[in-house]
Amino acid sequence: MTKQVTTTAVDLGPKLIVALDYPDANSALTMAKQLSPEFCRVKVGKELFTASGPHIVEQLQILGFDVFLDLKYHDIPNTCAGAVRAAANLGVWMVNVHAQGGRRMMEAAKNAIVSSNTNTLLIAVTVLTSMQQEDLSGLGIAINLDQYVATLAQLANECGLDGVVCSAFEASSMVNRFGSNFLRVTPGVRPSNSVKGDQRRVMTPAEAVNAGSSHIVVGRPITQADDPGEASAAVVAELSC
Ligand SMILES: O=C(O)c1cc(=O)[nH]c(=O)n1[C@@H]1O[C@H](COP(=O)(O)O)[C@@H](O)[C@H]1O
Repeated sequence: MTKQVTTTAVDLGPKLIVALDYPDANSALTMAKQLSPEFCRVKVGKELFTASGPHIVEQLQILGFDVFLDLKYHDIPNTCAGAVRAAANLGVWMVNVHAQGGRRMMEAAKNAIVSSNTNTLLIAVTVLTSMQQEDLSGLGIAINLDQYVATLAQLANECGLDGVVCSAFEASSMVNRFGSNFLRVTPGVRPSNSVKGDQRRVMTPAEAVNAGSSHIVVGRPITQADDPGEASAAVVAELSC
């Protein structure tokens, strides 16, 4: 299946996705209550989901949030499709798989979304933003990181996925190749005064959006701020400049 490149932009809603990386539901909900669904979405990842189970998704939805379920499925096609179907049945806004699971896995995941009759968006992680060229070399992957991201994104696009997770450094080439409706969800975003931590390919929120990100994922710079509400408002203000 080869997807058309589209250039007419649709309204993508709030661009900011706050990563709720917490060890329990109460901490995540306390944080979410300091945020506004009008200005951001929230992301439930492996730590929170493993600790709290699917109920946390429902609790965040009751607060009015669109939920990105970030479990980065990477398995044989049948298992991955079943997991994606279960995620879609939770009514999540977005779910992801690892593009490195390959064509048959992504096609099976896409078919699971289609047969679920939901609007859940399915995207594929290309190369983690915590990785750089030397990490690929350590895995025996000898090609240039940008090229590897492009190869994985091409595969995701051909399998009918709605977009990719990539770093903001690759976002503009995604728009050029696949059009603006193919989403570019970029973690590794750091306001200018915050620490990089384990991230490697980073940009500020404004730089990321100017570079072509459709959505940015921000976790610790907001969740570990003295005033998370203020920190998220500052990111949103930077995005609308
Ligand atoms: O799929 C993701 O969300 C993801 C992909 C990626 O390449 N890099 C990445 O950091 N993430 C997630 O984005 C969030 C970034 O959090 P902070 O580094 O605290 O801003 C974490 O929840 C990561 O799991």
